[in-house]
Amino acid sequence: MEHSILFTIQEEVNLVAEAIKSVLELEVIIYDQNHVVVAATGGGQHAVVGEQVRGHIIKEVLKTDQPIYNLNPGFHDACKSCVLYKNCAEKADVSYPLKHEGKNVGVISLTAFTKEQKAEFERKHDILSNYLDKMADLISSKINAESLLKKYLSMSQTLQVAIRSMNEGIIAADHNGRILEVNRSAKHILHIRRDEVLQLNLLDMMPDLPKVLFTGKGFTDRDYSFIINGEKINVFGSAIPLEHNEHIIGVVLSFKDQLEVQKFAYSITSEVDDSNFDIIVGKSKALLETKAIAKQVSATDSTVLFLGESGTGKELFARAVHNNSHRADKPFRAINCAAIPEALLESELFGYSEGAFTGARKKGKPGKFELANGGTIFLDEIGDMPLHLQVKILRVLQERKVERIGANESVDIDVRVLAATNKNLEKMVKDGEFREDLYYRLHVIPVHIPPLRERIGDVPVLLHYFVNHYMEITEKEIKGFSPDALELLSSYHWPGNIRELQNTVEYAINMASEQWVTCDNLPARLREVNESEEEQELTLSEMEEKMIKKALDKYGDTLDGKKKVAETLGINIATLYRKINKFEINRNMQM
Ligand SMILES: Nc1ncnc2c1ncn2[C@@H]1O[C@H](COP(=O)(O)OP(=O)(O)OP(=O)(O)O)[C@@H](O)[C@H]1O
Repeated sequence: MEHSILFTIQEEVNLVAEAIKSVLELEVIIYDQNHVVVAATGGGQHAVVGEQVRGHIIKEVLKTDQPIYNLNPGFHDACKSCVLYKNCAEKADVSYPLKHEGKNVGVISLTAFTKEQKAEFERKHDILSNYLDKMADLISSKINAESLLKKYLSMSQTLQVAIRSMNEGIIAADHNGRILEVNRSAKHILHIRRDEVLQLNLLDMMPDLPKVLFTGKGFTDRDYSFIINGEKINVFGSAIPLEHNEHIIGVVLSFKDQLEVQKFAYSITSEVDDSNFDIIVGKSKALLETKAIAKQVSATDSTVLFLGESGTGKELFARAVHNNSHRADKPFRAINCAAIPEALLESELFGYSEGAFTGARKKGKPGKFELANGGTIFLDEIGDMPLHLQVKILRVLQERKVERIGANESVDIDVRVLAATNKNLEKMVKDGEFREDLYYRLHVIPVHIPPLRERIGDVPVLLHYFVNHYMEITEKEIKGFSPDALELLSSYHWPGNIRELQNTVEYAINMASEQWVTCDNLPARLREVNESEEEQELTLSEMEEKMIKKALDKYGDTLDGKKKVAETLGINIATLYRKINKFEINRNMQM
């Protein structure tokens, strides 16, 4: 049987029945659409609540949607099928349809059981219709209110579940700052306990709130802060004022932890960076020593200055240091101070606040220092930093605070600084082009990265590494370099260092049509250098001999010279002696 809506407001239906009885002095029974008694006056004498009745007249009313005034009960057409046809105990009755949203939901029935009541019934006949109409409306509006309340409760329940399960912090407060609702995430972000919430007032916690409540102007997607128990907590989100009848009655705040937002932005805007010390290729003593120092300093939070020519791998080292440090899962932000126009460099580094410049993004923007918060910033080409910004950088390094352009308060930051330059900073300091105080701040741990020409022994290892790398990318099957190509690559002086070598291999692999890369596949500039030299076919071992001779010419065949040769060629001193013996190099050896 369909659930009867009248039973959901049974209490109100009872009151209506009693009200009708007290005015009309007639017994009242109210049925639902299944002819079940919902309310009955007369203490159950004429009808029992919850029981279904035969109700021939009731059925007729529900079917025709018209009231029936019956002064001769038992003789109505509808009574013909009733067992009490022409023998009904009732003296008179009226049955009136109850409607809700256009549908019949029940019937109000008034019955006279005595002659007196019937007389009363006849006397008040005129007002009955009007009165019952009003009572039917009253019941209908109760049903409306009930279903509205139900809808509202279920909506509010859904909303509460949604708000509670949101990752964003949500706080709702009235216009006095009294907190009405706080979700779990808000408590977590603001480090407040459930029992603390009631003692807090949002006006004391959020410096920007009075303005929002006073002006009625909220904001969306911007940085703001809370101050709770003396602790400042920076968040990112919105404040939406609540209005009623043109009055501000409260506010809803939604927010996320600022660091989390930055971390998320970093994770979706940065490529996966797995640079570590293992991918820094090379076996020369010089490189191995540099790697050892860099690994050692990874563990600390000290500032490191990488010194070396362009393309030697300074950024690669910086990334490896970061990824090998306790900050590895935090952002690494690199900024090339030489590549960014001077006018933009300041805002790139320090960011700007809302409305700092006309035409600037309205909401303001964090700079690299803020974006690197918790992690590492890499200031590449620091030697190209203009003097006026050097002062600002120095302040950040000293105070560990960043002030956005146009802001009047600074933000605490926890950033490890790594810097690099290919310039002679010491000379720049002497020439007044670089601030001495900044130089000493950066120069805490200097790490020299040797140029490739001083570790020529790394060339074959790097070639092998990059051949594999580009073979994978181009899906070509390359076995290696022909001896003459290898000789050419090993004798080249590599002014562009590893970057140049990397580009050379990429070019060569693309050009190669055979399994071996030949001289013809190498960039013209390398061949041109070699063309000045005598054309000759060399075997691998001849090439080795030639490289050793060349290095001995350069460093001399003293013990120190040989040590240097071995280091440059990436072999140990014993191997060098073995090879010298093998090639019977006729030299005046000093042991
Ligand atoms: N030892 C190495 N092993 C493998 N790849 C290397 C090595 N050193 C450098 N590279 C690669 O060479 C290229 C240049 O390196 P990187 O950008 O780190 O040099 P840099 O010294 O920072 O250059 P610049 O001063 O011009 O910014 C990068 O692609 C890097 O991955």
